[in-house]
Amino acid sequence: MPVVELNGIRKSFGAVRALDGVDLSIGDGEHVGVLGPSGSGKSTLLRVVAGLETADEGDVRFAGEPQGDTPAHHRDCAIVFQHFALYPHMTALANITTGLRYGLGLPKRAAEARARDLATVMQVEHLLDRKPRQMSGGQRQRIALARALARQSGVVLLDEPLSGLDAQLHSVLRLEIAAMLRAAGATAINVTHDQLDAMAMADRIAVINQGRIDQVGTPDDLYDRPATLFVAGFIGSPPMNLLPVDASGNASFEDVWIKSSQPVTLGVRAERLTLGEPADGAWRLTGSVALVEPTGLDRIVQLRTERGDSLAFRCPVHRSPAIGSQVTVSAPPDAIHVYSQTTGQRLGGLDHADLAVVHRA
Ligand SMILES: Nc1ncnc2c1ncn2[C@@H]1O[C@H](COP(=O)(O)OP(=O)(O)OP(=O)(O)O)[C@@H](O)[C@H]1O
Repeated sequence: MPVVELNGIRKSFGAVRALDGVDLSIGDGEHVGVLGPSGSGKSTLLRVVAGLETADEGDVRFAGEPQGDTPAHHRDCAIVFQHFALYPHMTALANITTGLRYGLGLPKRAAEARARDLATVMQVEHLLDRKPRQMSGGQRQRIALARALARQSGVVLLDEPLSGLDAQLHSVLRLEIAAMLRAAGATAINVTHDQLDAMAMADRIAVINQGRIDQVGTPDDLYDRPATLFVAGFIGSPPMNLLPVDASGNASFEDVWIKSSQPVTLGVRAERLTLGEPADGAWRLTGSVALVEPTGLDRIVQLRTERGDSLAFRCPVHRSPAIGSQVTVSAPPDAIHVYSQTTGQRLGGLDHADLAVVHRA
C-alpha cells in the first residue's frame, strides 16, 4: 500500500489555480522529488499534504487513511522548511527534543537519548550544545533535518531544503541528506526547483507544470523519454533541442521531410548531435556558430540554422569551432523524439504511425 496518496487535488487562491488535479502515489521508504519552475504549485502541494492548506477538491491519504479532517499537528509527517526555522534561543539539542517532548509526549531523558542517537548517526553530535547563530547554514539545516527525522514520522516533507546554501555545501549536503533519509528508511517528498537536486536525491521525480503533474518517473525516465514538451525543455542542461516542423511538413533537418497529420516538434539532446560529416542515414543540419560555452569537460556550442532555429550540441575541447563559422552536425534517427504541438505530448520516435519520413534525393 502506498504511504502517501494524492487523488485529484485541486486548490485555487482566488483566480489563481495553484493545483489543478494532482494524482501522486508514494511508496514506503521512497524519496520523491517534486520539481517545477517558480509558481508551478510545488509548495502548495507540500502544504496540502502537511495539512497547512486545505484542498478544494480531492483527497490526501496516509497509509490508506483519508487525512481530510486531520489537522496539521496530528498528521504523521514532519516538515523541513527552506529557512531552517530552528528556535533561535534554544540549543540544537533542545531544538531536536522539543518536538519529541511536547509533540510526541516523550519524557525528557528518552527524548534526549533519541536525539543523541540520531545526532551520532548524522554526525552532528558536536553541534548539540550550540545555538542556531553559532552554526553555519549547512549545520543548521542538518539540525533541522535531525529534528524532522527524530519524530520518526511516517513521512518527511522537505521544502527547498538546500536553497540559500553556497554551491559547494549545496552539492555535499544534497548527497548527505539523501543518505540520511535512506538510512532512516524515511518516506520523503522533496520540493525543489533545482533539477540537479531532484536527480541526485530522489528515487522518482514528479515534474509539475502550472499545477499539473506532467510526468512521474525515475531521473533516467525523465531524461531519456520526456513525456511532454514542457519536460523536454525543462530537464537536462542544456535542455533538449526542440525544432518545430513547419506547416508544409518540412523538418528543419535538411535532407528529410516529415509528413504528419498534426503539427509536430522534433527533439534531440545536445550530446546526440555530432560535429562533422554525418554517417550514413544520419540526419543533418548546418548552421553558424553563435556561442561557445566552456564547461571544463567539453564545450557547449550554440548553432543558428538558416531557418532560424537555435540548437546546442556538445563537442570535445580540441574540436571546438570558431564563433561565426559554418558547421554541420548530425544525429542518428533513433536520437530524435517527436512531440505533438497541439497537445504537447510525446508521440514517440520517428517510427510513430502518424509520421511519414521522406528522405530527399
Ligand atoms: N496564499 C496564497 N494566496 C494567493 N496566491 C497564492 C498563495 N499561495 C500560493 N499562491 C499562488 O499559487 C501559485 C503556486 O504557488 P506555489 O507557492 O505553490 O508555487 P511554487 O512552485 O512553490 O513556487 P516557488 O518555487 O516560487 O516557491 C502561484 O501562482 C502563487 O502565486
